[in-house]
Amino acid sequence: MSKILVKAEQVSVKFGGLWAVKKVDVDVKAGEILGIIGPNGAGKSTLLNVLTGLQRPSAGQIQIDNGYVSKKDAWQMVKMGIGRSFQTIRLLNELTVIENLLIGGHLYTKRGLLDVLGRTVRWRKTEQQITNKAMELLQLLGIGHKAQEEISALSLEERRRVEIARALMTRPKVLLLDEPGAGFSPQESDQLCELILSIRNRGISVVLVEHNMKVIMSLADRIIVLDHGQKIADGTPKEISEDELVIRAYLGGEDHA
Ligand SMILES: Nc1ncnc2c1ncn2[C@@H]1O[C@H](COP(=O)(O)OP(=O)(O)OP(=O)(O)O)[C@@H](O)[C@H]1O
Repeated sequence: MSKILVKAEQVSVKFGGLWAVKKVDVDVKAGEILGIIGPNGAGKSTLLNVLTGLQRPSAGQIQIDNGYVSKKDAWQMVKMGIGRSFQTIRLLNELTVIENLLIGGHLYTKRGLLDVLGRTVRWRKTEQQITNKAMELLQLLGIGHKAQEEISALSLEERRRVEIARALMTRPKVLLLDEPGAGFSPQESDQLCELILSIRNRGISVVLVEHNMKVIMSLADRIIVLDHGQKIADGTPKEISEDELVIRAYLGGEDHA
């Protein structure tokens, strides 16, 4: 059986009188692509926020590699191997693509202030390694040729690729993607699927929130379904697509193509 990298137990988030997430259990296993689906407002982004330390749960526990982390901040979660992209792109528009990635990469350097101020040989070597890593990831994401362009000059699809590359700079074991294909054409969605598979093939688990059912159904090993903050189903894409409750709550009513 695959190792469980992230385990959320009975996690709840309450905003005022609203349970955005209510008593949800989630396991993320090594090497899997886990899909999270549900209607608008079902609690998907809030759950990702909890799993990445951006939102403290009102109740429940989260473990990473068997250690409890419910009170850790987002940057501590990044250091523990949890990376993410956002529904609303969060890049620095006035910086170049490579500069945006270098910011993520510096989280992993062990160089001290003296190294930075003195620009020591050790510092320069580290800088070179980070730059090489950034270029390798940009190539993987198919945007190596855009490295020196400002973010503001890129298309939506290219920006989303940069966001994923930046998340990969922190060397995550688990990468959480919040609607990475929003606004994509069918062709761009196909390319996104290939990209996510190539990330998983590098040994990184992927948690994917996505409304595009073609993307989710073709990629996910397992899917959990949220509705009104609660988990109403957890299974393979086939099981989910045949689940009466899921069809009623989500698949039956809207166009998710
Ligand atoms: N910071 C907040 N303060 C108050 N209410 C919030 C906050 N964030 C989210 N909510 C509410 O919590 C519920 C779940 O929101 P969330 O964004 O997690 O849903 P979602 O499934 O990601 O939706 P969508 O598919 O539209 O992105 C919604 O009713 C939302 O309005």
